[in-house]
Amino acid sequence: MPDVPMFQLDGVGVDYPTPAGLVTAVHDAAFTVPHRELTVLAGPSGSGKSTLLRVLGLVDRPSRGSVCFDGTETTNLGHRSRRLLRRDHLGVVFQQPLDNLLEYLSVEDNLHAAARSARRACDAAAILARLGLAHTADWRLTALSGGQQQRLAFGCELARGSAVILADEPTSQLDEASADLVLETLADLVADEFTVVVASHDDRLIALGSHVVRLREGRVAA
Ligand SMILES: Nc1ncnc2c1ncn2[C@@H]1O[C@H](COP(=O)(O)OP(=O)(O)OP(=O)(O)O)[C@@H](O)[C@H]1O
Repeated sequence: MPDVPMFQLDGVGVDYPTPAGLVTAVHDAAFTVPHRELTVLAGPSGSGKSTLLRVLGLVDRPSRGSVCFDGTETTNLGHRSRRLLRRDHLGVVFQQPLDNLLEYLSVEDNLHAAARSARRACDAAAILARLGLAHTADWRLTALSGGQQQRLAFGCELARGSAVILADEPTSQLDEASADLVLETLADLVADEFTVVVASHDDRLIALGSHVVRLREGRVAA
């Protein structure tokens, strides 16, 4: 099905209950995410990027609208079906590198643990070589720079076999040199035919995106 996008959203709205009543974080969002490209959800703080990323990751259901994943409408699927889609196809990388990793395990064992969580085996040496981390296999995570930790977080998604990798502000906690490592990794993943969706207000990351969805106050800009 070459014409079916990885994600197609139509009329998506997200409300959050608050003590002051419902707050609408996303209004009537409609956009597609193509296969094998870097899509950036770009916008200032509070524009709804993280909210949409959780909807795309099938973590949260929208309050209304439709979210198709690779041709399958997901909003009416049961909890178990959504969990299986998440486990088998979707990986999420959070902004704090260590939130993605298990600090008590070595670098290599983090990859094995990630693979096991998706009921797979992985070639840890090959993944580390590809991330430029071959020499760190038996290191503790605290010996890695922030950029190396974040690279490893993407490596864990490779180990899990995630075809789609969703990342929330993956460079925002990093200095420039570490952020550079992450930008290189994102470009590599797309060159290798992964579909990557990133929420960011980092101009360099936005420039790297081949598809940019601009958000402002919960709305997709024209
Ligand atoms: N759990 C929640 N309960 C109530 N309101 C929320 C909740 N999560 C987000 N919001 C509100 O929804 C809007 C969008 O938030 P969201 O975190 O998606 O934006 P963002 O663009 O990712 O911002 P940031 O870059 O600061 O993380 C904001 O007004 C926020 O205050």
